[in-house]
Amino acid sequence: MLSVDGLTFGYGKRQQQIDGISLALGAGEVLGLLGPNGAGKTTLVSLITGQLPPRSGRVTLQGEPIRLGHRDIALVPQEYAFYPKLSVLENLRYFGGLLGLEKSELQTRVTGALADTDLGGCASVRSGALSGGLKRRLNIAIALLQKPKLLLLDEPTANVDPHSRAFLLNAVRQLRASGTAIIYTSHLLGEVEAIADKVAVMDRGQIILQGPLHCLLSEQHNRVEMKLDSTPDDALCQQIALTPTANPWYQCNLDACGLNLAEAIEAVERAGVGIQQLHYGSRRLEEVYLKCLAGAEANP
Ligand SMILES: Nc1ncnc2c1ncn2[C@@H]1O[C@H](COP(=O)(O)OP(=O)(O)OP(=O)(O)O)[C@@H](O)[C@H]1O
Repeated sequence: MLSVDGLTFGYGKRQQQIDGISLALGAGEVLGLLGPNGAGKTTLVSLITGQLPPRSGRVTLQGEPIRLGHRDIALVPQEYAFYPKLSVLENLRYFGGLLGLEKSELQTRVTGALADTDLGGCASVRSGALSGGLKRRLNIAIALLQKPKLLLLDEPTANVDPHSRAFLLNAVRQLRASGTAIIYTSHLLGEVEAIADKVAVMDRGQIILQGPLHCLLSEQHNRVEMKLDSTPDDALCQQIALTPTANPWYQCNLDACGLNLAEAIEAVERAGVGIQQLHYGSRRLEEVYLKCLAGAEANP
């Protein structure tokens, strides 16, 4: 559906903020776009939506080159993109009107966007008076009026309370289920882990890691997380290099103790400690992210 090939871009003649980026996204897939401040995420998003022209490379949607104002691409920007003095409904009618829809279709889409973002209860409220979470929802509602095939969300949950965040994540899941391709930039790795099918990590204008989320998380590694039913004694902690993480969870470092998984489990059981739960061979996205950025820093 979306294909980005060899994209480069610089804000100034001698600058290169985007340096040879390629990625692909299918219908109903969510790409989590990660990277530290200034990595180039927003710039890449602006290139994909056609707001910025690439220096080289190309972006196509369903085989067609993208252009600014493409009907099938909608952007939910970081900043609030509506008129604060207008009510929620007036904003939706205004932005829907820009799409040049027939009156009945416009009404259907406004009603649908209100329902999808659960903003029906505040349709007549002045947009500037909404809470931060509801403003974010209005930003999304405006993008949904387009019924886009590709939706780009640039840090949609920044400064949003947990309840509104859960709502927004659920809305993203529903859009994905309806076949919308989604690019989701965020600094909240747990959030990306919860919704993304694919992840791309950017650093200094390049993608330094990308792949399906489950592949990135399931790379074999040497840590075993154990939930124990009693406190292990010092001897056991030493024997299997066990350190407490969050009570009653402990982490065993197989490299440090020189044991394999079966031997470590046996040692715990022999010490009379029960294992209630065990995680092995899966890494949290945060760990994957920090490791790949540390690697990029070491080899600039
Ligand atoms: N309008 C601009 N003119 C010149 N340089 C810019 C402009 N916008 C961004 N930059 C620079 O381009 C680089 C990438 O910025 P960008 O905003 O795309 O990063 P980001 O990954 O989205 O960061 P953040 O996570 O803070 O939003 C940074 O070095 C930034 O200073």
